[in-house]
Amino acid sequence: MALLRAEHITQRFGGVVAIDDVTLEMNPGEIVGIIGPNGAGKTTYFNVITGMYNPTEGKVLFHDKEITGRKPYEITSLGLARTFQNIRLFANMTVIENVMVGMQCKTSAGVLDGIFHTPKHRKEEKLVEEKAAHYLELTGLLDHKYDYATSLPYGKQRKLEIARAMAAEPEILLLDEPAAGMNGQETEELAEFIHSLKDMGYTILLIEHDMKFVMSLCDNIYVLDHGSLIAQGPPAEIKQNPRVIEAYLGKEE
Ligand SMILES: Nc1ncnc2c1ncn2[C@@H]1O[C@H](COP(=O)(O)OP(=O)(O)OP(=O)(O)O)[C@@H](O)[C@H]1O
Repeated sequence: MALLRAEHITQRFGGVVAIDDVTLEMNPGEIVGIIGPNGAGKTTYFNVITGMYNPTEGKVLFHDKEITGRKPYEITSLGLARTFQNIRLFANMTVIENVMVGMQCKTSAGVLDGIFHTPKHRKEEKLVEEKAAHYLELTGLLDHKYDYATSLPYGKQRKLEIARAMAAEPEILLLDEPAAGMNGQETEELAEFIHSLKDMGYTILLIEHDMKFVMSLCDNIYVLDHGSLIAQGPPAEIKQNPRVIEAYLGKEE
């Protein structure tokens, strides 16, 4: 049984067909990539899976249960957490506070507990902080925990977004262009880090333009072009697929 299956997804925006009948499947522990030229429909596909869009047609199944059209926060608490192409950190919060925000969907103390600082609230807050520190340690950001999030260099801000997504304790991490804006060394370190996430048991779906990065990391790749799926398979096959070379890789040379 696939862990995640998005079936026959079509997403129209007025006259624009952003995705045209695309099916994607992921098994536990896989790293799957979605690639394609600008405007191919990659982010829209992410938005459908994570509940930001209710698709025009098709359905999304997680553990064989339909989650199509559920609210983004519900989908996060079910076990799918994402990062964004345009970094979305809280600028006026510290690094650790940004990660603690990512754990909100896992806390049980209510608003009144928070207002009255009940023992339940204090205990939970301590636990949340400890866990947040754990995710910062995993992402190599612990030394920055009291820095403001936006004071970090760009590559570290991207890692902080991943730490925040991890804090939701998902089974699947969805990373939208995690290497965007990183230099060569940062990208290599990120690839190593994503490999280590796989070893920790995460299943990962990522969108990325950096071909070397995608090819070295992914078990399976889906190639979109103008909203249609033009190829799917392991990196070695995708590299040699003439339609992919024409639509995408050819333009990179
Ligand atoms: N909310 C929206 N309303 C109207 N059109 C949209 C919307 N979101 C995306 N589109 C259109 O859908 C198509 C696919 O866009 P999408 O952002 O998913 O592509 P992408 O592959 O992620 O591109 P990029 O690599 O540039 O991020 C584009 O033609 C885009 O203009």
